Amino acid sequence: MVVPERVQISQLFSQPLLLLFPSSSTMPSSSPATANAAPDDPFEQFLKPPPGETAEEQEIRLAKEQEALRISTAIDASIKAERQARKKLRIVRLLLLGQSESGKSTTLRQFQRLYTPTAFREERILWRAVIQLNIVRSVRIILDALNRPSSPPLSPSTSPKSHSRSLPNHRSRRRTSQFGTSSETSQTEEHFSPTQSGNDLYLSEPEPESDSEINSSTCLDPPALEALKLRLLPLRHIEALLIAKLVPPNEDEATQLTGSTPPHSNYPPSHTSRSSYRTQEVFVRPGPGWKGGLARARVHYAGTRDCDEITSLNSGRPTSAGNLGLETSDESQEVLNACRDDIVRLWSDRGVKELLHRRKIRLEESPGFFLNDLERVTSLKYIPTDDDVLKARLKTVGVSEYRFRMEVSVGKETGTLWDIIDVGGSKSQRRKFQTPGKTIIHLNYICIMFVKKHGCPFLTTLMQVLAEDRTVNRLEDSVLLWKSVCSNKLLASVDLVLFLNKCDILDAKLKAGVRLAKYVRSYGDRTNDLETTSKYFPVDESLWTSTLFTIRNFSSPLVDLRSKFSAIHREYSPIPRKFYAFCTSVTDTATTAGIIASGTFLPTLRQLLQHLPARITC
Ligand SMILES: Nc1nc2c(ncn2[C@@H]2O[C@H](COP(=O)(O)OP(=O)(O)OP(=O)(O)O)[C@@H](O)[C@H]2O)c(=O)[nH]1
Ligand SMILES: [Mg+2]
Repeated sequence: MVVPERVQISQLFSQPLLLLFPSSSTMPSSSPATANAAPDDPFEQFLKPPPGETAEEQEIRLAKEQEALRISTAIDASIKAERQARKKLRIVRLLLLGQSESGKSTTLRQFQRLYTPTAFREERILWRAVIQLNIVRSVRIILDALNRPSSPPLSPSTSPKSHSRSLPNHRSRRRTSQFGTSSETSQTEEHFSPTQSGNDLYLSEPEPESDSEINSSTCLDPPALEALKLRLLPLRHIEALLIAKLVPPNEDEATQLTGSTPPHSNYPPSHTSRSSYRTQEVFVRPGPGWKGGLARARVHYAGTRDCDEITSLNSGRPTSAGNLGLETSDESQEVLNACRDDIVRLWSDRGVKELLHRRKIRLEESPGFFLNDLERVTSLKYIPTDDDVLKARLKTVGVSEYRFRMEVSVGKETGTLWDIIDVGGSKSQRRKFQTPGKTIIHLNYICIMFVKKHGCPFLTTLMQVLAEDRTVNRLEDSVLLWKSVCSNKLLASVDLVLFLNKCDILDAKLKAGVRLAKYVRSYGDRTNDLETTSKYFPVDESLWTSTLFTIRNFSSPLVDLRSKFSAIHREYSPIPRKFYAFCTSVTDTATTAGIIASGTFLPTLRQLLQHLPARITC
């Protein structure tokens, strides 16, 4: 172990003799130091042999003194070794900034998976509750869509049969709230908008290609659907239970919905308005509150920068934490397991799929989507896989600081201490980070900036607005954030790494046959693959200044997005510094690990790691 265990040192100090000989320069009474001491020196008086000491007592005393000296010398050597180890210790500091849902926390989890695999494995079970909540939320979104009092007119392609079947309540003013409880509403017809909540629903321009996804043969008639909704009622209880489990008792903010929910309500209200529907994401503060004691052993929050904590990061970890929860009964898992067939029936129902499609709800592309894995994730013995943990959605609130030391198995960077700050990406959260006095910017941090590049479908991301401020376009918001990071004087000496994340979503779209040229006329007959489209990201200059823009903008000349960000970086950086940009898909464990192995993933960080000067931080 590079750094000596603190606990051992404190044990040594607890030896009473150490009080007599606190350092190697303090010699026993017979030493020259004490011999030269003034006669009234209290220390000298203290060290004097007791009057009338027998030869046997003297022998014991001298033996004790020798032992104390030995311990003292060992402590000195240990402290020296610790100092040297600290000097050799490489610390990589990252600050993760970017929009909400851009993948910052997922990247953090990837770092943990790759660099501290044992700890990551041990914590997987703790993510089960988050995944359960993600599932419940997906079901709730479907039910809310079904329960909307009215719906847009059906497309001609939709059969009359499916119309009458899939919209059992929609002509009535009576609505059924989430998980099936009925209530009156006077709500008028509303069309869904591009973003629905803290989690986007990835709504889109209608895509004919999506019709192929509606291939279910099952068809629930209205009474069957109503009965099914009733059977799903226990999920309501489970949602409340999960929130109670994940959120610390004194945590108001965590359950507070930006809609009309009272702070202490553990369950969101019925979605009777567009705004409440839009803001229904329940979020919890990642950390001890939900990870409990296990996380407390290694998760460190802003403000807790004690060296002792750093050195004890990997100590005291339960050895079988990965099995935690399996021995105890898990009510949520049991309920989900019991509801599994009904959820599958609901999700695979043709009428439901048509309704979601008409309402442009792309649930399967929204974060924390597990409805296609129900058989596995609702089984009673389910333990989340690495991929599941990366896919799970847990919104970050506030500023969290994570420190972990690379495990031996990782390779040559073993022992490197990672210090990663993850900042909640919604605008309100970012403000906290920027508030004077609360700012936590440590020089030499590498700053990673994310842009949710290609949400789904491709063009809609450009047209997406922020959930919290619908006048702000997502890409434009990213640009503004990028400008503020580049021009930040405190970060002037920090190299910037830009991740254009979620490229896999665009890739999947292209592979599924979505032709970019259909949306971007100027794309012409260029190759319809990820590489080519990534280079030709359609951005009109007006995008950088306007708040809202329309599809017309996309027919303008194509601009390489990376070049644009690079240009901003050059223009706004107070002093010249390095800039790196990568297209990433941080949820992809296989390719990410492969890329790391090949040295192309985060080459900047690896380089920096190799050339990082020795540094003592505390
Ligand atoms: N398909 C795909 N999904 C991703 C990728 N990166 C992240 N996600 C998913 O996107 C969702 C949001 O990711 P987070 O890491 O929670 O986003 P964040 O930036 O931390 O968001 P805030 O905490 O709100 O600031 C999660 O469900 C992830 O699994 C990616 O590269 N591809
Ligand atoms: Mg986050």
